[in-house]
Amino acid sequence: MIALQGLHKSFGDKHVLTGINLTVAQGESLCVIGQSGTGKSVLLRCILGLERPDAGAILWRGQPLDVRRRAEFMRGFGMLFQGAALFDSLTVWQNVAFRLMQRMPAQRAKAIAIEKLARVGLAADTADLMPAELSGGMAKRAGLARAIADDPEVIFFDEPTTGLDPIRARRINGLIRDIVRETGATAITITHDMDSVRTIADRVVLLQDGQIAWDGPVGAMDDAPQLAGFLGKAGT
Ligand SMILES: Nc1ncnc2c1ncn2[C@@H]1O[C@H](COP(=O)(O)OP(=O)(O)OP(=O)(O)O)[C@@H](O)[C@H]1O
Repeated sequence: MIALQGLHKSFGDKHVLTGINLTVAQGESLCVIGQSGTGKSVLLRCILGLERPDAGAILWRGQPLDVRRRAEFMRGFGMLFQGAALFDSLTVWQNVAFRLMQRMPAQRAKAIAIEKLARVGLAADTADLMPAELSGGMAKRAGLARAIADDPEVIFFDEPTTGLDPIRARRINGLIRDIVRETGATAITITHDMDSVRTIADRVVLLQDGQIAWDGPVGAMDDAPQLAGFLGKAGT
């Protein structure tokens, strides 16, 4: 579904990505892990078209993701941002329905928003609140409802548990796992949180020194010597 071929990205003389080859299959849930500053966000930004790689190709459904196809790709993905990133001046339902309202009447978009809010455990009366009235956990759920509002075929999760206490983090991880499974969406998550990885991922990729240092099923993680240091450090 998405393939990265020989992706390179530098900033000045800082070589962040030095030849990333990665294929993500349809319906797969991939977590990208790595120490701080290893280029996880840069990788995500390259896929989203927010950063232009210096070399290499990004393929989507087997074809290069050029300018023309990117618009179609962008319509088909959802994203849960770090910190939820809701628009302060819009109500919760308007945030969730933001993209839907571009192609359907507001009443219909609101009905879908309320349905998605229910799916993430937020009651209908949350819909008319402003983001400032939500707790951190509720805002994250609203961000998740927005990510799934348009039934995306690919969902990106950027550090989905950042800022949440362990109990709320566990709930969000469970919710993400269930939603990804039931929708059959392809999921790409970047995270430091190994609980997220164990709950959400089918497959794990370790980014290190600009390259993929390990790539395997989540169940093989504990036996991978490449991950030993990382797991120990991340678990503290
Ligand atoms: N626009 C930019 N200009 C210059 N350097 C950048 C830019 N974006 C990222 N970098 C550098 O690229 C490296 C990788 O950054 P990135 O944000 O991808 O790391 P990360 O693995 O996501 O880290 P974290 O887990 O802390 O978010 C860092 O050294 C960062 O300073």
